[in-house]
This record gives sequence, structure tokens and C-alpha cells, in this order.
Amino acid sequence: MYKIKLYNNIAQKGLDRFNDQFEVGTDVEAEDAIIVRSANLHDLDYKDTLKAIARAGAGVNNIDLDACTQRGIVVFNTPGANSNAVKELVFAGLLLASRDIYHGIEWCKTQADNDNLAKDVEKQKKKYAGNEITGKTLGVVGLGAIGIQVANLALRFGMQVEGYDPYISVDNAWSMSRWVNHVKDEKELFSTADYITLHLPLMDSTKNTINKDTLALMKDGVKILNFARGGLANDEDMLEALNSGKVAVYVTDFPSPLLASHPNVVPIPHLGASTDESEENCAIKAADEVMEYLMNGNIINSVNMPNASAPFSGSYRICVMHDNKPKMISQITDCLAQEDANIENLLNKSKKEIAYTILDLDHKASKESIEKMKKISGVHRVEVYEK
Ligand SMILES: NC(=O)c1ccc[n+]([C@@H]2O[C@H](COP(=O)([O-])OP(=O)(O)OC[C@H]3O[C@@H](n4cnc5c(N)ncnc54)[C@H](O)[C@@H]3O)[C@@H](O)[C@H]2O)c1
Ligand SMILES: O=C(O)[C@H](O)COP(=O)(O)O
Repeated sequence: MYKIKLYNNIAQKGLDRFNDQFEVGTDVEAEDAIIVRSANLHDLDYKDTLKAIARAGAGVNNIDLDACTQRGIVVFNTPGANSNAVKELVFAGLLLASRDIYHGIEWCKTQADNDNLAKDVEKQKKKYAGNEITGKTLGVVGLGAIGIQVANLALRFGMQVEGYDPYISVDNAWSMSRWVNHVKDEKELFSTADYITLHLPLMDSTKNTINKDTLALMKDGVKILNFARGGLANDEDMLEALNSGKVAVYVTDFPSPLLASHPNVVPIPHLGASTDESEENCAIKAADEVMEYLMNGNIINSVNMPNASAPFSGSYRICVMHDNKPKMISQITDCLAQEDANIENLLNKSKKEIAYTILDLDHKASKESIEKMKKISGVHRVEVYEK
């Protein structure tokens, strides 16, 4: 029986993927895998049994990736599974940043006892007038699953679109409209955009991407949208820019106490991925990734380990997680030298300092051979699977 521990609410459609070989719940003990959304796992008590963590979503800044890699724990996320939900909310954000719908609604809500409301609405509305997005320039920072969709849709709204992503993947580049101007220097984007929208991950290198210096490059009255992570913008610098009018509106899915009540901030309680469709997509993808790894040793959509996946071709499979250095494969296969087993398939993939080798055999290997493999210097984990 495999044990899956849940942190956060995980959509039932995802949990339904698990069959009776799995015990799934919030209070299981000695878990083989964890499924999580935004819960902070930085202080996780790593059980010896733990082999995998699946983030049902995109951002993995709530997980200590280095600690997991050191322990041979595979961390997955669910690329693109919530990108449509975020794209749609970003467009709500663009409109909220352009027309003062937010304060207009707030005012209307105070008018329940006003018998003259129909007339007063006409007097009041000039206070909430705004501008249109058609013809304006949108700068998209981060052209991944979400950024690409936002960029492509903005073109359909008649916006000029600039995108910046020094690490854009080939697949994403193929999906991006050729009318998106792909800028090579983020300073160019910051200095020309009327609206800036952030769609990059929060990492040490991207923390405070929006700061005093980058704000100084921007147009007066720029509108900034942050549906990525709070830490990408420096709160104190943002407050100063909002107070001076440098930033006209800041729409954020990650409100901080310092900014939440500012009149020119539109604070949203992290709703980007909170749709039925996206929660289900993420949960299904996360559950499938965990099952595929626990049952077959296949790694799909990992953020800290090499992706390695092959149909289970023999009747017995050995998966070895090891250092990415010379002579590892020969040492691993040497352990099988005394066996009367044929290697039917061998797959080796690497990512930075870690490599993963899948060996499919036509016969079961002996316990001694597996123990020998575990003792090779540089081997972190050996798992066996039988069909
Ligand atoms: N508000 C929400 O509910 C919500 C939902 C999903 C994702 N997110 C956040 O949005 C982020 C992006 O999500 P995604 O699904 O598009 O992820 P993704 O991995 O598909 O795309 C991220 C892109 O950012 C790029 N990037 C990395 N460093 C960069 C840098 N310094 N400058 C510019 N680009 C850089 C990468 O190359 C990649 O193309 C996630 O990391 C997460 O933090 C928020
Ligand atoms: O990174 C993500 O996928 C989003 O921030 C969504 O987070 P959530 O799953 O907690 O809604």
C-alpha cells in the first residue's frame, strides 16, 4: 500500500485517480509522497519513507528544492495546468487597472438608502472614468505557460506587446505570436510599457525585480500587475512609487499588509488558479505524476531531477538515482554481472549534478546485487519494481 499525504485541499477529481493500492489523506503517516498547493514546506519533517512531492500548481518556492535533491526526493509541478485560469484573471486585472471599477463598486455599495441613486450615479461616474487598453503597450516579464497566453491574448485586445524572457523554451517560443516584440533587455521593456505584468518564478535571482531602480526606468503613471509572487516586487519601493504617482495602479494577487489598503492598489487574495477547472487539472496531473513515479519509476515534470520515462518493457525494473559523473553506469551494470538476467532496456538522463538510470530486466535481480548497487559511492537511491 502506497501512502499519500495531502497538504491543502486537493480537488477530488485528482484524488479519484488513486486506486485501492493507495491510502490518501491529510493524516497518513510514513508517507511515500506528498501532494501540496501553496502550503509552506520549508520546515518539513522529511520522513525516511518520503520519495516524492508533487506541487499541484506552478510555483515551487514553497518547497526546499536543494534539501529534497540531497535526500533523493523527486519534486514535481504541473506545468501549464492552471495557466488559462491565471490568464483570464490577468485580463480582469488589466481592466481593473484601466477603469476605476473597483472604487465605483465600493461607492455603489454605500448607496443602498439613496432614493436619488439613478441621478447621483450620473453625477458620480466622472470620478471613476479611466482609459482603454487598446493601443497601449503591455510588457510581459516571463514568457512561460502564463506569460505566452497573456501576450497572445493582449494582441487580440489591440495592445502592442513586448515580452522579456532570457530563458524562453523552444516550445513556448513556438507558441508565441510573431507580433509579440521579444526584447533582449528588460530595461527596454520597463521604459516603454504602459502596463507591466509579471509571470516569472520567485527565486533568489528574481526577488525584488521591481525595485527603486527598475521603477525609475518606467513611464510616469505605469500600471503594474503581479500574478506571479509578492516577493518579485519590493513593497517599500512600490509604496513610494504609488505615493508619488510613478505607479498609477498596482494589481496584486499577493497583497501585503503594507500595501493592501492603499487606494491605488487592487489587492486580490491569491485567486489566480482558484477555478474548478484549474484545481482539477492540477490535481489530476499531480496525482498521475506521483502514481507513475511510485509504481513505475518514471519521472515526468520534475523540477529538481531529470525527467526520465520509458514504457516498462521487462518484468523487473531497477531505478537508480545517482551523481552525474563518469563510470556510474558501468558500476551499476557491473552489479548485475553475476545475474542470469538480460538488460532489455536502459535509459539514463541527467540534470545538473544528478542522474537517473532506468534498467528493465527480463528476470528478477538478487537482493545481493541490489544491496551492492546501493553501496556504490555516488548512488543516492535504488528502487525496484516488478510487474
Ligand atoms: N497567481 C496564481 O495563482 C499563480 C498561478 C500559477 C503560477 N503563478 C506564478 O507564476 C509563475 C509563472 O507561472 P508559469 O506557469 O507561467 O511558469 P513557467 O515555468 O511556464 O514560466 C516561467 C517563465 O519565466 C521565465 N523566467 C525565469 N527567470 C526569468 C527572468 N529572470 N526574467 C524573465 N523571465 C524569466 C522562464 O524562462 C519561464 O519561461 C509561477 O512561477 C508562479 O510563481 C501564480
Ligand atoms: O503557483 C501556482 O500554481 C499558484 O500560485 C497557485 O497556487 P494555489 O495552488 O495555492 O492556488
